[in-house]
Amino acid sequence: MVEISLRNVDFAYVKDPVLRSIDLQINKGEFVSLIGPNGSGKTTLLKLVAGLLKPTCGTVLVRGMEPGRMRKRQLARIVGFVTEDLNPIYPFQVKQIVLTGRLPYKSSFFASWDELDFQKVKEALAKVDALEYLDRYFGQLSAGEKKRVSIARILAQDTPILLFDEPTAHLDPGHAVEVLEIMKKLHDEGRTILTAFHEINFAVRLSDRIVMMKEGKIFAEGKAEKVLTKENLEQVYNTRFRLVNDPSTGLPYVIY
Ligand SMILES: Nc1ncnc2c1ncn2[C@@H]1O[C@H](COP(=O)(O)OP(=O)(O)OP(=O)(O)O)[C@@H](O)[C@H]1O
Repeated sequence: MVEISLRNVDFAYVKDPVLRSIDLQINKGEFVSLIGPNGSGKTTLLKLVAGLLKPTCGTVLVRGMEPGRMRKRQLARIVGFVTEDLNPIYPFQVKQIVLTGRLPYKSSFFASWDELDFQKVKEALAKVDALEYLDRYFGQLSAGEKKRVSIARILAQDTPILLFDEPTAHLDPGHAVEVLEIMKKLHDEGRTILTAFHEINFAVRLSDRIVMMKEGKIFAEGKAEKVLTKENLEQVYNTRFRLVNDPSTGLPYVIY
């Protein structure tokens, strides 16, 4: 069953399109990674699926509905989005940030939180090793700590479709591996995952399919072995690459 569908999608912020002729179908339970250089359109594509932007032409559908036209609460029960950087304008505490993940389940914005909400918040923070930040101000955390709290918020939101924009950015190796394991677990639970990665080997490790982007277009897509050729990588990233076989997985390992 197709859960996310982009058909012939163009998108322009101003005049020139930054996404062109995007055709992409993602099935329920699939793990798809977007890779590509800075400015190739990965975040923009995620924002279209999250309903934060509407296509200039073409169609974006999530479970057969246009996310840009869905009611916010309805969409937020289906799609969770870990953005590249969360920048709340108000000095919220970590627990308040993660509680916002529970908003789609409340009858109104002003409904009071119950024990289940607080339990979900604590569980989510514990999963990303961030329970100790519960009462701290979000704005006073390090970039990596903020990233883990952002992921906790999405875990509390508990959606079947998850979008991640650079989920391992700012994270040290230990916490990066922890986040990869959380993503793998979410995938194993049957959730659909669409994520942007700069670390190509993380994409190889987790993905059913890799979508390689260049200048707003899909340059190549498919299994890691097919997409990650030396020719494709060098053409897209404009630098030299070496590819070896990872004996533990049989998959390509990219060195740059
Ligand atoms: N709000 C905006 N207004 C105008 N142009 C924008 C805006 N946001 C992004 N762009 C442009 O759209 C293009 C695609 O940007 P996007 O953020 O989607 O790329 P990306 O692949 O996610 O990049 P990165 O890897 O650096 O995060 C870039 O040329 C960028 O300059």
